[in-house]
Amino acid sequence: MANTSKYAFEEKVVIAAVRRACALTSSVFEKLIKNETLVKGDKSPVTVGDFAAQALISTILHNTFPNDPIVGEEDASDLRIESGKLMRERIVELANDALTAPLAAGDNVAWGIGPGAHRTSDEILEAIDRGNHPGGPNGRMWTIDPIDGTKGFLRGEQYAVCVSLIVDATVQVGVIGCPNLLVDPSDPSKGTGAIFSAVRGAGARQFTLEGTDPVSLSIPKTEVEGLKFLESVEAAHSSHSFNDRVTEVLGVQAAHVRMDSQAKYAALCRGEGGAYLRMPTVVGYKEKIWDHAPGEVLVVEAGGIVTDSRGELLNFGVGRTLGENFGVIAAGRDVHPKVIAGVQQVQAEEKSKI
Ligand SMILES: Nc1ncnc2c1ncn2[C@@H]1O[C@H](COP(=O)(O)OS(=O)(=O)O)[C@@H](OP(=O)(O)O)[C@H]1O
Ligand SMILES: [Mg+2]
Ligand SMILES: [Mg+2]
Ligand SMILES: [Mg+2]
Repeated sequence: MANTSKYAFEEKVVIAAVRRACALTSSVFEKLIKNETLVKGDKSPVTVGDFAAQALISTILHNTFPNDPIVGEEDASDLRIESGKLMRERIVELANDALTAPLAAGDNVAWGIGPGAHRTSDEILEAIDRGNHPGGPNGRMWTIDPIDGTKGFLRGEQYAVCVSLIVDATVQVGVIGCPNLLVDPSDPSKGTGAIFSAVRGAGARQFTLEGTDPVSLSIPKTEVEGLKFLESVEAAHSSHSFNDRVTEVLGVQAAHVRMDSQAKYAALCRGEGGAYLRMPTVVGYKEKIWDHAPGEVLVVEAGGIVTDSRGELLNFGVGRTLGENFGVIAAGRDVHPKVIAGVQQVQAEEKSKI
């Protein structure tokens, strides 16, 4: 099924960028050594893979859509100082290897890729820092999360390369590359690695890691008792105890599925869990737009709904974050209202304890 939507070209370019980035991050994982990871100001890890993949994706987007701003997770300030020299050199090498890799079918040299598309160190740092746009309600902008679930990546578990196009605060295109996710959850012999993509109004699809053989995605119908909750691996990122109480309230039988990154949104679209619950653990943490924009359009196009715990749509137009954190709840259309009711009941219980 070809995508003939208004954003079909954007989707094609992003799938090509995510395909290259997945190859880059997989190769980094094989060879990652201790001094190739930094701890950021917020205590979270970032690796040479995160920086190089952001440089790669930003370069491709900027070559192809030079007027579009980019909201990217990483910035290059730690790489510009003397102590960042070794990491910087490695990142420049990794990004150039990925940029200059041979063209795949459908790729175009005009996107800034292919043999000869080599960049200088300054150009690579500039590409990373192009992700510093503040976001906002108007016009086109891209989001890049070069490795979502960096902790999962370092554990050898799930992570995702995530890119979206937001136009006037609505996510129009979302692409999520998941190198470690099973191709087919019912048949592990098919191996791992898939790219998930959605264009608003044009459906959600799963591709191979090469960006070929699309298969339509639609969230299977479930009764609320038959749900399986998807949640973060990291207890600091979403409240596991809150989710436990929601399962009791709703009479859900199955154990939760813990999975890192926006792979959870992809898994939801294939029926590997009936709902994704992400309630805050700390007051003040604001969810980042790059952590949810691709997943939001993917779930909606697969027949689901993504809201906060009040049942309101996520607002991608307030800046680099989603603003005040009321949690994120994603589920199939039929069960979403029941999940929200369960969440609100548990919120009321928690309030009455204070
Ligand atoms: N306190 C807190 N609350 C909520 N979310 C947070 C918090 N701290 C970090 N983050 C963001 O979580 C992103 C990782 O997503 P997940 O929680 O789904 O995966 S994981 O369990 O952490 O691996 C992770 O994305 P990456 O930094 O791209 O890995 C962070 O943006
Ligand atoms: Mg992230
Ligand atoms: Mg990240
Ligand atoms: Mg991070």
